[in-house]
Amino acid sequence: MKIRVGQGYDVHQLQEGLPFWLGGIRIEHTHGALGHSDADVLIHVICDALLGAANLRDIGYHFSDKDPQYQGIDSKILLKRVMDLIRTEGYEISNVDATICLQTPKINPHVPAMKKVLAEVMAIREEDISIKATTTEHLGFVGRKEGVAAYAVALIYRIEDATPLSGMTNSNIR
Ligand SMILES: Nc1ccn([C@@H]2O[C@H](COP(=O)(O)O)[C@@H](O)[C@H]2O)c(=O)n1
Ligand SMILES: C[C@@]1(CO)OP(=O)(O)OP(=O)(O)OC[C@H]1O
Repeated sequence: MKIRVGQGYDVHQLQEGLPFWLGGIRIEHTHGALGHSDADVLIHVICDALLGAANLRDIGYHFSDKDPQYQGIDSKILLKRVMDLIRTEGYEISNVDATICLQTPKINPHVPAMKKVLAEVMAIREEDISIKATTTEHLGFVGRKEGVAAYAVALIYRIEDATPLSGMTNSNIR
């Protein structure tokens, strides 16, 4: 079995009056994230963690932020395409673990809804998706409420072909 790990990190600016998309759901808030897409920073880091694990470059490589076809796009569509990419390579997900860095609002009440939506889009079990949140104790751009950041790690696996390793024969495989 081949097991691979990947990580993702992303930041988006927060601006008053924008819709706030996070983890595939819209959160009621005075501010929302700015981006070329819907700026869903949690989905973006999950995409990057998965692409990194499969050594398939990153989200901007596949979906350029200069390409008008991705302007305002729902990041769930991008996540679904990333899942198609890694499954085409023969990988499945073991688990994903993410942390959102946001001063306000509280994310905890929204975690079950995010997990439900993401599990559906990714076609994996909710229990294989973990979402956590932290403030930065009023420090830095997150603490000043100027932006939202997120991190994710993903573990993926592939059942290897039953091809013997080069140089191995029946006599030296015990
Ligand atoms: N936007 C956020 C930030 C934090 N939480 C939850 O609050 C806990 C305490 O946060 P600190 O930054 O003060 O350590 C954190 O562990 C989360 O459970 C949240 O829901 N939303
Ligand atoms: C999601 C994409 C889509 O054009 O754009 P943004 O919403 O700007 O997000 P970012 O993480 O800055 O760049 C990745 C792009 O693929």
